Amino acid sequence: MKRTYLFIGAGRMAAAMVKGLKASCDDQVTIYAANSGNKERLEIFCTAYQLFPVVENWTDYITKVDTIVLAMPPSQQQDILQQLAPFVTTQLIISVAAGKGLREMQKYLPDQTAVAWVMPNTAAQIGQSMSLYTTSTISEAQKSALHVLLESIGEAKECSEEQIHTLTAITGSAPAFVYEFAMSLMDAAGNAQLAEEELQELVAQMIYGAAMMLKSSSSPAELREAVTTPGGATAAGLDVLYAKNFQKVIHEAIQATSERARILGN
Ligand SMILES: NC(=O)C1=CN([C@@H]2O[C@H](COP(=O)(O)OP(=O)(O)OC[C@H]3O[C@@H](n4cnc5c(N)ncnc54)[C@H](O)[C@@H]3O)[C@@H](O)[C@H]2O)C=CC1
Ligand SMILES: O=C(O)[C@@H]1CCC=N1
Repeated sequence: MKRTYLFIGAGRMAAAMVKGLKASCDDQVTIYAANSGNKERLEIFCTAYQLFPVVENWTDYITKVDTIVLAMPPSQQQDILQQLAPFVTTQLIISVAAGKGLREMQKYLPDQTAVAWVMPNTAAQIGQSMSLYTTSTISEAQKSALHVLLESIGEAKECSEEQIHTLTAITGSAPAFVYEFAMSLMDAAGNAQLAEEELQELVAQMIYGAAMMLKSSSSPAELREAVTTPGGATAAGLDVLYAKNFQKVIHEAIQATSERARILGN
């Protein structure tokens, strides 16, 4: 079935989603894109993915599409929704903005507007996002459009709005913590006399292998125990993490992330 999209915001998340859609069903999608305030960015984006740029009056395109994806900063969403509201009829409005749940969207849209809130992560760029989503009452055709988008960027789990607020830090932001961890490991391996790229490859494969093990049925505690030979090397390293209260540091980082995400939503 042919689908038409209007993306508002042509940044990193929009690029990841467009790439996924194009890769999974290029001949079945028509995509318009608007990125007010940064025409150069819009041009690069539309050229890269062969989209139709909307340089002026993006509201003229609302009735030409069946799905609208809001992929601009959360701070811009209220203004965009207020501009959208007078023209919305049967379109599905999807937002990926951190902190901006369904209720926040519905405040500015006509009653019964079909809305979805999706929290992807940057692995969407390679079809490996862990996305969370929730919707208002939407039609079967709209569900199908949403799932085409979600599946084109990775795995997806339906959650309540409240769960997405809580989990934004875990699935949306924590990839940054993993990259920070990778940087720390690469930095700590400074004496190994390997080129930066070789080190990165080695660390990436280690994280990939660990993630694949974690995706199997074993619990993280079991997997950790399997690495930790009694009285061996790993135990010495874990002891340092425990002494420095690694879990507490991660909890605090997640809490700070969650609090900021909620503020973005207000
Ligand atoms: N980067 C990430 O890991 C994730 C981001 N998100 C959400 O995705 C959204 C976009 O984030 P990114 O792509 O990372 O940011 P970005 O900065 O790469 O892209 C935002 C784009 O929106 C454009 N823009 C700004 N104001 C606009 C307006 N009024 N109308 C139209 N376009 C406008 C900017 O020019 C820019 O191209 C945010 O709401 C963020 O909360 C959600 C999950 C993960
Ligand atoms: O940093 C942010 O606000 C967004 C939300 C999740 C990942 N990036």
